[in-house]
This record gives sequence, C-alpha cells and structure tokens, in this order.
Amino acid sequence: MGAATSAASGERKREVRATVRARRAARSPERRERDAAELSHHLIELVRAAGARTVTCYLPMADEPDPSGFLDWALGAGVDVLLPVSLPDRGLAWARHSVAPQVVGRHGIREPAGPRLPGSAARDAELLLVPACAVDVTGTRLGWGLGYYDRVLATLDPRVPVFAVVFAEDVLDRLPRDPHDVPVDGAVTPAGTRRFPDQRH
Ligand SMILES: Nc1nc2c(c(=O)[nH]1)N(C=O)[C@@H](CNc1ccc(C(=O)N[C@@H](CCC(=O)O)C(=O)O)cc1)CN2
Ligand SMILES: Nc1ncnc2c1ncn2[C@@H]1O[C@H](COP(=O)(O)OP(=O)(O)OP(=O)(O)O)[C@@H](O)[C@H]1O
Repeated sequence: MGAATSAASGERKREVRATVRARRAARSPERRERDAAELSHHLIELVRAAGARTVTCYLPMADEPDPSGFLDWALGAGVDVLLPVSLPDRGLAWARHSVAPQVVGRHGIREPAGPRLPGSAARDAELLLVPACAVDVTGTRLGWGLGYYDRVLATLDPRVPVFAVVFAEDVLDRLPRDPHDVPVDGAVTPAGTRRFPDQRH
C-alpha cells in the first residue's frame, strides 16, 4: 500500500476484499453458469447500445464474473476486445482477443497469445469493461490491491465510459476513496447494468 492510502481506508479495503473473495468462492456451479450467461447478455446489450467497435474486457481469474459469452459474441460481431497483460512493474499491456489459444500469464491469469500492445492502446477503446472486487454507488472502484487499473485509467480521456464488472452483491453503499482511485461510470452485473451519478466529467 502506498503513502496515498490512509490506515483506516486500507483496513476497510482489506475487509471488503476478504468478504467478497469468500462470497465469490461460495457460489455453486449452477449459479456460476447462470450468472455467466446473464452477465454476458448485459455486456452485449451495453456494447451494442454504445455502438462501440473497440472495448476492453478481461479473462477471468477463478471466481470472477465470467464474461466469456460476451467475448465469443464480440468475435462474430466484429467488436475488437483488448484484454489485459500484467507487466512486472504493475503496468498493463494489452493483447487482442482472438480465436487463438490463450497462454497463462502473471498471477496465473490467462492472456491472449497474439502481439502485445502498449498500455496506451486502451486509448482506442470507446468503452472500458474493467474487473473489480467491489464498487460503490458513487462509482468508487475497489480492485485487488495492486493498482494496475488505477494506473491505466489515470492516463485515459475521462469522457470514455468505464464500467466495473462485478456481481450484484458487490455493489456497495460506500467504499473509501483514495486520491488515486479513478471513479467508474457504472457497473455491469448478472442482474443488469447500473449507472452511477456523474463523478468524472
Ligand atoms: N481477470 C483479471 N485480470 C486482471 C486483473 C483483474 O483484476 N482481473 N487485474 C486488475 O488489476 C490485473 C491483475 N491484478 C491482480 C491483482 C492481485 C492479484 C493477487 O492478489 N493475487 C494473489 C492471489 C489472490 C487470491 O487468489 O486470493 C496472488 O497472486 O498470490 C492478482 C492479480 C490485470 N489483469
Ligand atoms: N496512478 C497511480 N500511479 C502510481 N501508483 C498508483 C496509481 N494508482 C494506484 N497506485 C498505487 O497502487 C496501489 C494499489 O492501489 P489500490 O489499492 O487502490 O488498487 P486497486 O484499485 O485495488 O487495484 P487495481 O487497480 O489493480 O484493480 C497503491 O499502493 C497505490 O498507491
């Protein structure tokens, strides 16, 4: 944790991460399957409504919301999807989603096999779908604590919409917000898409 994170907010963030991790791990296989289908439906609707031709998304770690139905749809719909590649300095590179077999990258997270694009490639995206641990109704996003996405979001045009992808229960009333935390515009969950009051523009 950096100097910009106060002790009290750090403690609360740790507590929320532990709660969410336990809740996600407890989901049944049937529930995961249903949530995955419903989540992808809402992701497709959002990207369609925005008319976005280039977006970012992610390949899920074990218990994360699973957007694979959306990723399959994007290939057929001609929507370019940039997926994150974790770098040793906790910066992100990107690689395009494709039918090619994936490889296992840093933190055991799958990554596309194709050419690596620089972090700045996210500037081509018209919509960002970002992984998160939790988000609050004012748009404060909590990740898994390594700051990868905060660093990228800080470099992007704040007019480009950013949606956290979480389970419905991970949308909380209030999370601590540190100065480096870049707020998001909404959340996509298996229960639907929520937009938060404008915080960034
Ligand atoms: N699917 C996905 N890809 C992503 C992210 C993400 O949140 N989800 N990231 C968003 O920033 C970056 C990776 N961030 C990470 C942050 C923390 C840990 C981590 O704490 N890993 C622990 C194990 C945690 C556990 O399983 O309980 C470890 O490696 O020991 C891993 C990745 C880039 N790619
Ligand atoms: N724009 C930035 N530049 C440099 N360091 C940053 C930036 N944003 C966050 N950090 C650092 O990254 C670390 C993790 O921050 P935080 O706990 O908010 O991450 P997170 O939102 O949980 O993770 P992620 O963005 O990877 O999902 C902190 O030490 C923070 O100081």
